[in-house]
Amino acid sequence: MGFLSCNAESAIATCDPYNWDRRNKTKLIKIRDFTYPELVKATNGFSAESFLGKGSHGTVYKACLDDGRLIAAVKKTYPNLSIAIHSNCTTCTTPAENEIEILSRVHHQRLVNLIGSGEDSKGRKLLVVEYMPNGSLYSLLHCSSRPPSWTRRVQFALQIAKAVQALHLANPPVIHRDIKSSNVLIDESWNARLGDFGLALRGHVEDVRIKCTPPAGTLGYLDPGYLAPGDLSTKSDVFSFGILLLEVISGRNAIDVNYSPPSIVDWAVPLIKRRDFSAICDDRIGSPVDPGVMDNLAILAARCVRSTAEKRPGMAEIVEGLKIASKRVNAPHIWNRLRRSVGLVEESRTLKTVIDSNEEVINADKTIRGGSRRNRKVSSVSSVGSENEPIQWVRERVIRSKSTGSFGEIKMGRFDSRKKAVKMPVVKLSKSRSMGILHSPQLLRYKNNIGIGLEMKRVIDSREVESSMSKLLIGLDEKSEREMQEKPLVSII
Ligand SMILES: Nc1ncnc2c1ncn2[C@@H]1O[C@H](COP(=O)(O)OP(=O)(O)OP(=O)(O)O)[C@@H](O)[C@H]1O
Repeated sequence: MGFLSCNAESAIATCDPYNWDRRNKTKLIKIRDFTYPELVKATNGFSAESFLGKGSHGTVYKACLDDGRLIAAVKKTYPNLSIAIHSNCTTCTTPAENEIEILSRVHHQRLVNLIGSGEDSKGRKLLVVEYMPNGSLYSLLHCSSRPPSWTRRVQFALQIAKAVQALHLANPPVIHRDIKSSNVLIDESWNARLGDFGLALRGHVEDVRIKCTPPAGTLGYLDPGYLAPGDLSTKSDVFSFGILLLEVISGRNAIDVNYSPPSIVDWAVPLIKRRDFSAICDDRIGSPVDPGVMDNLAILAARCVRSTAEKRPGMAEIVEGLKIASKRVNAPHIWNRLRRSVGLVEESRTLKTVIDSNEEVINADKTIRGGSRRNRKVSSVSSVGSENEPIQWVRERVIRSKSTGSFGEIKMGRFDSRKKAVKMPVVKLSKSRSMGILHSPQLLRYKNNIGIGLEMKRVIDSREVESSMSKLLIGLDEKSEREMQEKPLVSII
């Protein structure tokens, strides 16, 4: 395949295989056409009562369609907004058109799926998507008086990981480019769904469509290695997912001037490297009952935000890692008992080895900054409570990051105590400093055969424990891994 030029219209036909190669064309999902009057009626004339929220691309309204039988969300894009996403570099498309193009080809239970589209009198596209009644993950984490429990957080993380995995497995793959907590919406059954495909790109990395589209994303979530179109890969989504995971673990914003350092990567990764997991866990809910859950999540997140894209795990590995965390968080007492039974043989010795190899990574990356319990936060969070008792807390609000495409600039601001926006300098779309991480999973070795009581058998199948435990040992040295596989891990009495 040749890439002669991405400026001439004619080049599109020859360079972009999805414009002409029938074999690669994914089946279009049937989406409905809505008339503009229909959408006006359904949203009560786009009234304030129907207003759900606004983003950098437009406003969103609740719509009652089909005589109230279908509740949906209608996205109305701001006028004159276009982004440089096309197989031809000179042509722009609107986020809505881009979203229709992508979502009419992918459908998944963990995505905010497209129902249909409409057009206003000026020819601007309106999107009709599934309605998510429980807000965004951003608002649950940062604005709710009852922050989600660990079980919920792990469930959300796993569901979004599955959504991203499905996108990356599509043919051609879809790279979302804007994974962040405000783009994770919660449906009526409290499942997390990934939405907002305004910046998404569909194609293989070698396709002209990808090669000619300028970098875009949200400050704080953006892969620091994604500086030019050619740098984009599915691993950029992995980086953003890692930021999301750190946000889920800590309950802090991706960029938050109330912390030192303000970047979540610069703050969390040094603490994770020191295995100071409790320092990054959201102090409003405290540590999970099974401390292994934090180990799993934190190390996984740190691996996702490694500075070298190739060293980041793929979404399949992330999904597997989160499945283990999910099992542990749902049955903490079993896991704690299992841990006590197997013992942490040679932990201090192996830990030293891990720390030594971590040091190598630290030296190689050379960019570790900040991150200690002392500089955990610049300002304090007023109260801490368990998830069972409703708590109130006040945080200094930080305006959340907005997506930025080729519009280039992004604004950051801070609210003062009177909740008035204090204008901060407009910063160019720059990279958040990130650094790599070592891989330091908890190293477990088991002693001969382990006795586990009948009551445990009732709750969890032995083979399930076995497979989960062996997956836990990702990163274990080869010899120990072989031993693990040779001996039965669990013997049920
Ligand atoms: N399908 C939906 N169902 C219910 N509410 C929605 C839906 N889609 C969006 N919203 C609400 O509208 C708000 C704006 O959404 P939108 O996707 O336009 O922007 P954003 O993701 O918040 O920000 P940005 O445009 O910077 O990415 C969301 O925060 C959410 O509260």
